[in-house]
Amino acid sequence: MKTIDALLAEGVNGKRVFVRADLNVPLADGTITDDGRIRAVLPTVKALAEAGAKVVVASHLGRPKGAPDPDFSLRPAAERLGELLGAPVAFAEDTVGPGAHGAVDGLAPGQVAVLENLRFNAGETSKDDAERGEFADKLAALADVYVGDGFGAVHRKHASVFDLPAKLPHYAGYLIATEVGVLKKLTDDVKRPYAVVLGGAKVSDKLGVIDHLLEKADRILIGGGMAYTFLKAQGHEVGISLLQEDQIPAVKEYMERATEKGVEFVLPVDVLVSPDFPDLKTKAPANPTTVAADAIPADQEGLDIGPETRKLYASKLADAATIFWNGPLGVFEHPDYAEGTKAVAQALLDSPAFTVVGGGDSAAAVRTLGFDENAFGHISTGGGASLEYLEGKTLPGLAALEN
Ligand SMILES: Nc1ncnc2c1ncn2[C@@H]1O[C@H](COP(=O)(O)OP(=O)(O)OP(=O)(O)O)[C@@H](O)[C@H]1O
Ligand SMILES: O=C(O)[C@H](O)COP(=O)(O)O
Repeated sequence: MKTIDALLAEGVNGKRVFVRADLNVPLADGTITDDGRIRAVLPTVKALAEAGAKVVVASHLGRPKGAPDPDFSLRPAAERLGELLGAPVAFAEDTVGPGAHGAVDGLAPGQVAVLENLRFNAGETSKDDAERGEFADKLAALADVYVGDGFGAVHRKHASVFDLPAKLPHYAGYLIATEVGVLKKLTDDVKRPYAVVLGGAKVSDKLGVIDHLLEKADRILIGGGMAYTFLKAQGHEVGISLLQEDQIPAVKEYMERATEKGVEFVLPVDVLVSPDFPDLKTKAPANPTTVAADAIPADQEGLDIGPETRKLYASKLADAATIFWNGPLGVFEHPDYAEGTKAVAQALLDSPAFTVVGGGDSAAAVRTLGFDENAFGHISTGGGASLEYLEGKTLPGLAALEN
């Protein structure tokens, strides 16, 4: 994989450099609640701008349905990028149309433009190679060189991640190079005991990784929305909690295999429940009830791990030598459901282990809950991406940079 240092050595003055970033930041009412993913791409954008490139930054945000949707505009991210760079950033109202061409044509060497959300175009995420290729051609018309630096999206076979680099000279940015360097340590030479904590809401994306973790990890702790599919597989009622019904047979098989292999599976023993999902805008008190994990009422939803589980998980992490944590343990955005995530973050800090936190929301949780991000071994900007990397899968966005 050629890195941006090679590109800088070749010279970029006056060249249009397309930077595929992951600016998929959490937003509340149009305001960015955690700008970690924007700060993560700054070294690449700054280095290119300082070397006189015309920097064209592109990203997805959320999951719009292939057409413009103002709720998913990248404008707030572009504004924040400008603040962090301390220089104005042009914002294109579209991704490949006249707005984009106008913004890019107007760049002087050293200036930066951000394109509107890539996913406002059906071609970006299309499963059809030709449709994706057509969209990638339109993106290629905006640049001379490609720099891949959106680590959080490298597991997606999308036009800007996979097809575009094949059409332009391509390089890996600083973020991707750093992420791959650290995650490699967890695949090559992991110090044991190796504990993995899995939570979050993208349950279907993440369950598959357990298959692989059963070959690698010594302990797997399950929390967040993931936990309820496991509890259901054990025969417990989970009420209206997040559930991936079709994965129950797979989950049963994982638990059996864990017993055979001596991998310890740790599930919540108690959870916080409520009949209502909390109001994340007003943060009005949610008044949850603590119940045993095998006694979730039929009309209630599990929204965080309970106090006994917090203690149990801290004890299971205390003597680990390596810890990988992906996915909040509860709906941490609401203070009544943040304690589980806080307890796990604290347990990582208290343990002598090499600690890696992976995931946009997990990283945001660590920061918004007041932890010092520098106290962790590594905070990865990729959730699904870091898990798939650890699975040993070929990630489209990395393969494209290697070719
Ligand atoms: N019990 C639960 N029920 C519903 N949602 C939950 C639960 N526990 C956690 N969550 C939600 O999970 C979300 C984060 O999940 P996600 O899988 O996206 O995490 P991530 O891997 O850190 O991020 P990403 O994959 O986007 O990089 C949070 O918004 C949180 O509110
Ligand atoms: O948040 C993420 O994990 C990345 O930005 C990828 O987003 P996606 O899961 O919507 O593809």
